[in-house]
Amino acid sequence: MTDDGLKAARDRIDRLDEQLQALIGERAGLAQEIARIKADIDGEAGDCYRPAREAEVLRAVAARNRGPLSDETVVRLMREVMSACLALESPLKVAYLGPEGTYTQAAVYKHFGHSVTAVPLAAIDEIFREVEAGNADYGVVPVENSTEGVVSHTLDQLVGSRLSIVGEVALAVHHHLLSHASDLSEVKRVVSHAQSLAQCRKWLDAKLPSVMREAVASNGEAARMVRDEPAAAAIAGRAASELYELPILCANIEDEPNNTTRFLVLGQQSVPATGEDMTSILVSIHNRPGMLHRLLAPAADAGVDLSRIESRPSRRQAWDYNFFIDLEGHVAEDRVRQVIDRIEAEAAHLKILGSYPRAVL
Ligand SMILES: O=C(O)C(=O)C[C@]1(C(=O)O)C=C[C@@H](O)C=C1
Repeated sequence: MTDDGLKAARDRIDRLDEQLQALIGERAGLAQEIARIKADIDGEAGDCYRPAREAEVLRAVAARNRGPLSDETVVRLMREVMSACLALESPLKVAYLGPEGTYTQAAVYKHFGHSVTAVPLAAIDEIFREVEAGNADYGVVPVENSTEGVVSHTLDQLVGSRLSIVGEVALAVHHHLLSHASDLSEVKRVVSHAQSLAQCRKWLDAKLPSVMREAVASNGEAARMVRDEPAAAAIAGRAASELYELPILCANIEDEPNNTTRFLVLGQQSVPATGEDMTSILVSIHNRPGMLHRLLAPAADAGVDLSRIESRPSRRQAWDYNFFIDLEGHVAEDRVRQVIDRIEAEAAHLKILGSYPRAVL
């Protein structure tokens, strides 16, 4: 291309940037106006963050996309614009399972954008407590991994909590081996969270068969531990590599390339229907013959999809179980409400944990 061609293309980019900037500014002004309207309607107690509206905006962005940027990319950019607009309305504090550099932190930013204050906490129950106490506006906790199954601490905390699930985040998880070692042969110890070690078991067996594996509280913690120890390596994500300035010695070492972790967003509000929602309920039953069938039949009869059912011992009595059930749809929809009413009639106890928009990309 000639110099003239390059200059002409850059001139056009400059003009577009000007327009984009003006439009983003105008959009931010409208968000401020919305904040004033919300304050008039709801008073001080009003919640500026609207998960249903955000999901609708982002789904529309993906549906409109004609490339060349991917749907993920345009959604990410728009999420950041909305995040900045929301921060003008009311800055959010989001508690998550830390330390910094964990996948849960990545889930916070994927869901809320980077204009929130993300607060790392050491344990899942602390996140529930901080949000319940109003010290954080929302909490983000892992709930299940596509290769390793559920995060039982999160399910157990949901039993006694008065928080609602207001959203979900699905994150493709890529594990990297982070270390200052210049070669795999120098690595004498691998540190990570037990789940991440398990998710890379085959790779570790093949490449580092006789190297000691040590499970610690989180991937971020593992990265922090090994940053001054060249003979050690951590398994963690890109965020931890950047945060602790640890080079990626081997990338994408997970055994299952479609490894995804699902996170829940916890809050105090109830979220209106968007047309693509999920409802999570907790059901306890007395273990009688045919009970599980009676519990599931209402959903099958009504054609409501059950996307997940997970059982946990209730800890009230031996062989008494809590079931965590995810139904497609929103509790405001008649067909979902009717299924829940029928399940409730069979159950010893039923609690609606939340109806919330399905994760957007
Ligand atoms: O529509 C609203 O309620 C807004 O506050 C605007 C906006 C946005 O930027 O689009 C910002 C924050 C909300 O969480 C949802 C959407």
